[in-house]
Amino acid sequence: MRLVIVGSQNPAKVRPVQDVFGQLQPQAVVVGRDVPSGVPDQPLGEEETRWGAVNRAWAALKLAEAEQSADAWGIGLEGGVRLNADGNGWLFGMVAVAHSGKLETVRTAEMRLPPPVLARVQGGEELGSVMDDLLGTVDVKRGVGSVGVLTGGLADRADVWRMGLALALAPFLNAELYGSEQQTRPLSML
Ligand SMILES: O=P(O)(O)OP(=O)(O)OP(=O)(O)OC[C@H]1O[C@@H](n2cnc3c(O)ncnc32)[C@H](O)[C@@H]1O
Repeated sequence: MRLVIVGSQNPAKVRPVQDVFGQLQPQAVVVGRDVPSGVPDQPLGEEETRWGAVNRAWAALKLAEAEQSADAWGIGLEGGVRLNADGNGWLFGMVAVAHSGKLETVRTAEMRLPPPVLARVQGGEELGSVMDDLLGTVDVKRGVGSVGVLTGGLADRADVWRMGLALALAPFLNAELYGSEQQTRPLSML
């Protein structure tokens, strides 16, 4: 049995992973579990956000391997905000896939944040709370996300994760083509 553990219980993250792995293998079991991200609640910058995703993916893989080792996968999804040199702030995500001692990370598409939102995030607030406060939403980060609200529903947070995860899976789906180019890091390095 394929067991996929997502390092989060946020439905906006678990659902897209269920969609993608369900397409690959309808019998796959995909569940969310809380694991430490090892980074602040609101990661800033690409590296910090990547580490959050990687930490979550390895921790999730360990849980999956502990339950059954035949076909275990760990998925880490981490949302982050980064600043441009021109002062603009961008919302993006990092996807990490860990399987069989191998790791792949991919950065998702991104969206420019409204300046008043960015100012509050730079002041130390979490993006989700700022969005809820400004838009009158409730726990938007667990639903359509900022992406869903700010695009008027043209795309939502789950769409972005689905696409990022599909791209991160490419090396696992084409191991012969990627060969040793696939990112492989021993757990001890992380
Ligand atoms: O339960 P976990 O897995 O921690 O899910 P999360 O949504 O709280 O955590 P993330 O690591 O994905 O995102 C970090 C923060 O960025 C914010 N965030 C990211 N994407 C968002 C979105 O689309 N809408 C609202 N807030 C978002 C939110 O405040 C998060 O606490």
